[in-house]
Amino acid sequence: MASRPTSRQRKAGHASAAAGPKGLHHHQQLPPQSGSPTSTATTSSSRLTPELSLDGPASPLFAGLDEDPAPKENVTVTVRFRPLSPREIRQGEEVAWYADGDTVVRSEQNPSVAYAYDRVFAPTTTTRHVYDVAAQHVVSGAMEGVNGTIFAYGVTSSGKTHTMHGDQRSPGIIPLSVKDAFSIIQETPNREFLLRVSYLEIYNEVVNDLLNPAGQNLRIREDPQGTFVEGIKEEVVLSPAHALSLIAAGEEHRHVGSTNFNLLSSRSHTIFTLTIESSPCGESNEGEAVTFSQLNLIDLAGSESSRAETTGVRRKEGSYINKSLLTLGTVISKLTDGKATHIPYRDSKLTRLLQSSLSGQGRVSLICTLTPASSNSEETHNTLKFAHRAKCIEIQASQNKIIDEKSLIKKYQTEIRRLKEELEQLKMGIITGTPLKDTEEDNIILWKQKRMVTSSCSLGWNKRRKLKLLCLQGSSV
Ligand SMILES: Nc1ncnc2c1ncn2[C@@H]1O[C@H](COP(=O)(O)OP(=O)(O)OP(=O)(O)O)[C@@H](O)[C@H]1O
Repeated sequence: MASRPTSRQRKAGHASAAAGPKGLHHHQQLPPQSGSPTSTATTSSSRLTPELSLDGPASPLFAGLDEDPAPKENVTVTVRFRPLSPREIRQGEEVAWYADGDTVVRSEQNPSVAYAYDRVFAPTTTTRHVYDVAAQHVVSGAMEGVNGTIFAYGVTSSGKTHTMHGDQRSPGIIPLSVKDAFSIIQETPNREFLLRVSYLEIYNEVVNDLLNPAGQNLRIREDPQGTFVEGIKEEVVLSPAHALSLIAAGEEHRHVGSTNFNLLSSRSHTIFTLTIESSPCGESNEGEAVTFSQLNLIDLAGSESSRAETTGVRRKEGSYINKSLLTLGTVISKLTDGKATHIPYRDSKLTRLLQSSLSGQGRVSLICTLTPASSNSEETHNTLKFAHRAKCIEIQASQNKIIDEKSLIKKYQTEIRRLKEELEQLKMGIITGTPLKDTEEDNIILWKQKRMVTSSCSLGWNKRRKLKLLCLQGSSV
């Protein structure tokens, strides 16, 4: 989704060698496989026609941190097989597609049909390993001010929710990203961070706020910085546990239902957004721009074949899901064919919200989940072709900076400074009687910050104590 600085804003084969994330070079050409579709893989330009491109001049609000534009990269595309399920094994299903080494997926029936990706994860691969290869670089980039989007795509019951959310035993990309973000904060003593989250679902083409049950049917709006969801609730998060509890609460509101293929099938697309602001520590850096970025973690509903459901609510849901995924496929095709004059972002809520990411703003990692089962062979082939096209999208991983005073972290820093001065005056008995200033929209958040500051002062902490530490320790203050 679009970057913006203000408050607008679920649910094991082959062995894989373990090369770390450094093994990925986003700009590298994939090794072609002779006689296979990979031999036709070229990195065609996804640059839009000038009038459609969002790569125009930086908005007044943002400016690239680097003097030189960031080099072009490609979307990181990985593919993850799940094992055949007990049901598939009982039904005598065979393996139709398999991981041929670390980067190639090959058809069992026709070995000359093969596709190459940045990485192929065999059914025994852990989600932690998937995270290290496919997500960690996006999360660390986001902590440095580069927008990031990670999404799981695949047919129903292929393992998207298992990959993005996971469970207690095997946490998914979302909880791993949240934990990593806070670890990065702790390892970056020279910067102050402010993190906030929002969580939405797109159900039957309606946008609902998962953090606020009253926030139903929200509108998608546009401004010069891109698209945004009007009135969505954002919560400042103080610890990994705090963020994870919000996700768990949001999951309670997500539309999930039982289908022929999955007892707990996601009936909506969800987007969990972590908004990150940071600035250098120290009073001498007060005039410096704040680094601002958004990390979107997306669990798509799965495409469904007509045999999935035949009646009622599930069929209606399935048709909305398929339509929006079809639009996503069309948008990606048009972005990569190099000749399109119109990209139909507006044809679905999903593509509208992903417009900034898909049109090249920030890092994107696509994790395609696959079942090896022969009964799904055709759908799996479609997923492989989709992933192959997505690889050709070019992106530019440049840093965002907020160059005005709209930054929330700046607001808090100013407020903290003012409150500390006021406290000093109180201590000295020379209080002037200036009333505390509250802005209506940020009342509660500011109250939290004030409470933290007041507590920190009463504990005798140093002036200009790091906001980061306040945030990390806030829940226990
Ligand atoms: N890599 C994996 N290892 C082991 N089990 C897996 C794996 N991926 C998925 N599963 C299991 O397969 C089943 C379906 O997975 P999941 O619900 O994640 O699919 P999905 O793609 O999100 O489906 P839908 O689109 O219907 O929501 C679950 O029981 C899940 O635990």
